[in-house]
Amino acid sequence: MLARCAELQVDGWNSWNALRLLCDQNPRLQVCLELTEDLPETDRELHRWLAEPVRSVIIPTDAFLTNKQGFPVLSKRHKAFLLQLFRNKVQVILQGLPEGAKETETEKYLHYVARLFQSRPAPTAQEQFETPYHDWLQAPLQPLQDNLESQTYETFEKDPVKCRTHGTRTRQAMVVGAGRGPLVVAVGGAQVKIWAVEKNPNAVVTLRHRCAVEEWTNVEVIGEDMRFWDAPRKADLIVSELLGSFGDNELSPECLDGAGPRQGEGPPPRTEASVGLGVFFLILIEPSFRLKPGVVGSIRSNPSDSGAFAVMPIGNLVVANPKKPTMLCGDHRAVRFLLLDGAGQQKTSTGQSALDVAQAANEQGSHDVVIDLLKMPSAQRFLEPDGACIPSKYTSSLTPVTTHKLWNDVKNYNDLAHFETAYVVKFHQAFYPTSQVEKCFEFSHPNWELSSNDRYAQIEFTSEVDALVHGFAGYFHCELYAGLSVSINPESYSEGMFSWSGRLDGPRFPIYFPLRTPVNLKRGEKLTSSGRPAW
Ligand SMILES: C[S@@+](CC[C@H](N)C(=O)[O-])C[C@H]1O[C@@H](n2cnc3c(N)ncnc32)[C@H](O)[C@@H]1O
Repeated sequence: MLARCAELQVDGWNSWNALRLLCDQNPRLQVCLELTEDLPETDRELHRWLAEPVRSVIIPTDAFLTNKQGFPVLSKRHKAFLLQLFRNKVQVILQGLPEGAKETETEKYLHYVARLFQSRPAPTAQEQFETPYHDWLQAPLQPLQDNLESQTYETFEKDPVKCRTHGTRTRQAMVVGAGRGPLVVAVGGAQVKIWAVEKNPNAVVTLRHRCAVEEWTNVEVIGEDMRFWDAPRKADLIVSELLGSFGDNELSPECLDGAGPRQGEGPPPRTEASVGLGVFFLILIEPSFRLKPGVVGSIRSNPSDSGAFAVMPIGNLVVANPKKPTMLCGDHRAVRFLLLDGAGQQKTSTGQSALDVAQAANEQGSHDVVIDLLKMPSAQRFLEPDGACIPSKYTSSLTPVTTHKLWNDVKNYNDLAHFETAYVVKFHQAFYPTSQVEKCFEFSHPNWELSSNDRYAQIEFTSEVDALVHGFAGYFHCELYAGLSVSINPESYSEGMFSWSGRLDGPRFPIYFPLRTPVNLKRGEKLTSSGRPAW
């Protein structure tokens, strides 16, 4: 479609928008934009085009000015806009010649555009790193459920901001989710006893190796799940890096304080657990539930839930979604699976999924499994009453976003599940119809009162321009300690921090919550988002 950027101004964009909606937002529809003499009044209106699939831009020669030397040049605003369009790889088409000009004069215009293109600064290291991720949907990491790969840790360790040392007066510190050790190094100081707690066996090998090679005499590596490890003494400090792009979407706060939602809070549970409640509850599996080598236990899909969840009937207990034990219903926050040998002695324990334990059981030829329900497993149990946590507080925030490409990528999956998923994304061809970036959920540590981690936020945004909203961009701002913070919130962004993502093999980018049906907003219209953390 040929759209005129200026003359038709708002109408130009509205015509394009109407057409694309008529065509069901078909991704094959693209724009050829004419850059006319008068550009839209506000930058927001102008920049709206940067999120559109503009394939080429026509520049009529009469959009040029003439400089003192008599050469054609573009106005500052035209130039800046064209430079931004270059980032989206547009093709430039020069149109017409001023009256009476010779054909050879075309060269001057061409040279100007070519010089402008070449004048773009070389990409910084951060830009080079980020380019492959532009407008690409990535599933957030699940570092509790999955064991991260070495390459993932490597990217993570490149982050120059995250790994700065923060001085606190500490004698004993726990680095929980230590990975391959960058935060262990940051806590440093031979006078501090450090427990590096990590549940990924591969990362534990690296930690042990570093301990030996780098002579970390004050560090003890603990290859356990932080929620269940019984520390010999309490720590003065708990240091962790468990945040996702939207703050609480990975391991924090639940692994740190264990205070999930109270009963009755949060979305209705999908499957009810009918077991009695207890602080520490052991149930022996029915003899019929015996794991056979080569068979993944008795875990099966729940037909009522399109196979996305699994149920494991054990006595009168139903574990909803064994892949994510924290989703246990009732007051139980987690489940630990213990494998027993023939004599009934514990062989292996894992805080991981029932699926993992079934596989481990098969590998080890174990037979019986004990389900161990813990009410409030957390790292915080072993923090001194006057101890501190780094980070101490984090806040997520939201803003509406126009992102034609990403929305179409989600739509291409052709199912509802992908519209109900959040993605880690380096937004590139995106537009923000409002300057509002509003706070959403906030969590603080330590959480001694175990105040519920359920949250509900209803946020109102006012569009500053006509726009089509394809979802929300989400960020986090995190207070580490004593006024130091790290942030991917555009309002408080930490310069140089480029490895914050749900996936550690990508930069630490914002999160994208797609809307199933994009919302067409007029300038001044309000859009309300409401929601709560998923458990
Ligand atoms: C986001 S990574 C951070 C790694 C490391 N601190 C760094 O900065 O590179 C989180 C780490 O926590 C570990 N982890 C996740 N859940 C855990 C748990 N329940 N107990 C111990 N470690 C856990 C993961 O295996 C992963 O290494």
